[in-house]
Amino acid sequence: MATRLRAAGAGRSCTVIGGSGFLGQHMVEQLLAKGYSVNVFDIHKRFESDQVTFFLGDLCDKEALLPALRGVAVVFHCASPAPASDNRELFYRVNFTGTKAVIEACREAGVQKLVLTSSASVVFEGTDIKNGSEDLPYAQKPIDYYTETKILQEKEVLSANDPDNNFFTTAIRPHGIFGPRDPQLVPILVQAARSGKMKFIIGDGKNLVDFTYVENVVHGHILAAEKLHKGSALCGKAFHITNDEPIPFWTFMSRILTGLDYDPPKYHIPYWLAYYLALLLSLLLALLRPLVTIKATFTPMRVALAGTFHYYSCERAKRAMGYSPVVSLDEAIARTVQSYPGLRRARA
Ligand SMILES: NC(=O)C1=CN([C@@H]2O[C@H](COP(=O)(O)OP(=O)(O)OC[C@H]3O[C@@H](n4cnc5c(N)ncnc54)[C@H](O)[C@@H]3O)[C@@H](O)[C@H]2O)C=CC1
Ligand SMILES: CC(C)CCC[C@@H](C)[C@H]1CC[C@H]2C3=C(CC[C@]12C)[C@@]1(C)CCC(=O)C[C@@H]1CC3
Repeated sequence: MATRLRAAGAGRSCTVIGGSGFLGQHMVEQLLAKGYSVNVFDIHKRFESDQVTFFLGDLCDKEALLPALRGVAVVFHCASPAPASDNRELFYRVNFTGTKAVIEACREAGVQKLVLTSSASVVFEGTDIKNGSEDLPYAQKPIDYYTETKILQEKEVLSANDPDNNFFTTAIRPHGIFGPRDPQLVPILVQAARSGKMKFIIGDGKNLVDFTYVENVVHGHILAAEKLHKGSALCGKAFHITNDEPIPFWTFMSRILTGLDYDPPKYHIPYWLAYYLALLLSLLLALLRPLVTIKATFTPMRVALAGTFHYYSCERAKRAMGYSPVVSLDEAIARTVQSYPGLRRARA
């Protein structure tokens, strides 16, 4: 591994924690394409590559992390339990306690730059956000444990910024990441359509939302790593990274569905009715959990995301790192639909 690190040049050596995931794999591919030497640290190994040094382990275990971080200049931390897992203990262990282990391991291994994948949802409380800036306060009442622990995670990383000891941190807040190999947006949408649950538009269908193509998210992360240094505007700060093209939530869903030959939703259900039905269902499923585990399609968080405005300004990223999306929304939707032949509706 040391040879590879030297070959890439010390400044272009990195470790992607969570590199087996949806965003992580795209991150690894683009970093390799840019000449970085890349380690991957993940609790699962989901791909083979002779260009990557893979370290299998739990990020909550600092001793397991250290070998994967020694000698690298940048750590990208994009690991998290899946939002749908709804497991409070797991979220706290990985996103809060685990992130503290990542920070300690980075400090001990002499890593200079830590780029966290946070989430624009850290300021979302289920009410409209229109062109929200990074100055919005953290959600006081996060809708779910995922969001609650992403807030704690971001606070830990940004407060760990320590320029006097050459340790620089920043957080990237993407929103609604989609693209090839996404495990939780397109597959869940198609599953809902296949089970006949996509007949209703929640609300009036005019709520604008940011959906961000995965390659734009990676681009933002790499820009941040390259611009993060002593005295830069990125130190200890968070940055929204979006496609900069907010779109009505249900227009986006309909374009993905029709692109895969499914009928788009056409009837309307009032947002408040959908939300309280989802809340009632979530309480019922919580009561039944000791007996049976049932995953709801329409969780309160998903209904809130489907029925409210939530789009964000990425002006700060444009100014501080020269960010602009590299793939347009139209092109991104076309590539995404093209990448899921197995999810296309079977013709009768
Ligand atoms: N998917 C989306 O729409 C958005 C995602 N994000 C953030 O982006 C990041 C990546 O998300 P995705 O790629 O969608 O998730 P993913 O579930 O596809 O990937 C997460 C990776 O983290 C790994 N991981 C989980 N727990 C671990 C542990 N204890 N030790 C080591 N590795 C562990 C998993 O094995 C997986 O490979 C996450 O931090 C998520 O919070 C932020 C905004 C939107
Ligand atoms: C069943 C329908 C009402 C919705 C189907 C699509 C949803 C599964 C997705 C639409 C918006 C997505 C989203 C996320 C997960 C998948 C959706 C709810 C996140 C919660 C993933 C993690 C984040 O950090 C924020 C994302 C916001 C948008």
